[in-house]
Amino acid sequence: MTISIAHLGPPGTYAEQVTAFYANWLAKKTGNQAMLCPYSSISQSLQAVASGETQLAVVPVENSIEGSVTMTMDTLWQLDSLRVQLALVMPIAHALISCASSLDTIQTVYSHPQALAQCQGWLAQFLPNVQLVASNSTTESLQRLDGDLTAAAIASSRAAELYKLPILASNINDYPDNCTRFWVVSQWVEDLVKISGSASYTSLAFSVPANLPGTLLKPLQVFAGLGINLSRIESRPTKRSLGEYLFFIDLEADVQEEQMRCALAKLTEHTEILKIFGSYKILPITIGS
Ligand SMILES: O=C(O)C(=O)Cc1ccccc1
Repeated sequence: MTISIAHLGPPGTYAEQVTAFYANWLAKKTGNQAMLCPYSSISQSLQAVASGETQLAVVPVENSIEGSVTMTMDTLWQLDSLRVQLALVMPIAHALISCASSLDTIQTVYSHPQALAQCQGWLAQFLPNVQLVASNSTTESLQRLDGDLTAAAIASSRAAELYKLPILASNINDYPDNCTRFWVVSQWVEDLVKISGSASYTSLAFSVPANLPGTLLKPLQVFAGLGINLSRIESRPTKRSLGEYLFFIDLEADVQEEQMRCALAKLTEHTEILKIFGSYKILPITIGS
């Protein structure tokens, strides 16, 4: 069987690198081959799975420096039918790629907003007067270079190699321990890859019934009372009215565990809409593997 996997493209993005690692891991574990399908945004990658165009999508969720990838959270909330199968954590090292021979001629730097944000200190120090332009992905920004000596892009050294473009500066991220967590997402009906043993994390999101004292405390007390540890909590605007939020939570427990089943049952009493994104394990990625 060939499994189709959507990811942020064009080829050479960090998302594609993680997808290629996952495809390799999948082939070894299940014997199934994968077909990588690039999409021009994270939202389109998730919509591809939701509509059945692809069986899986690999999307960035959270960065150790910049925090959550809001496009992923917002789209997951909007698309009801998606389930997280696995998390992959990859170290990220950015390079400044340009046809220019020195930093002096550069006037514009293009990249994905996460990459621009992860290099903001370096950019302020070495290119303080340039214009920063957001693109859909790191490799989409490479299309802007094309012999232009005033343009540079931030992407991986792997992407520079792939498109045969020169690297002007390496390891330009502000913190060396720059890691991004990606999720492998499927439809709820799919159980493409069974991983034995219990999952380490459960992710969910909820809206709350009213903006009153203790409205967030009550759902959180459910987890505290049952001894379930939170590993992440994030809020996002509901987009209904100013000051109304959705809460995204990662928990260190499997949905199959008795405590978690009990917690989820109680949680419905204190939430308005509750969406469970699933239970999953984490696979660390070492570059070069
Ligand atoms: O644009 C890419 O290459 C992506 O995969 C998104 C991204 C950008 C920066 C860090 C991690 C993921």
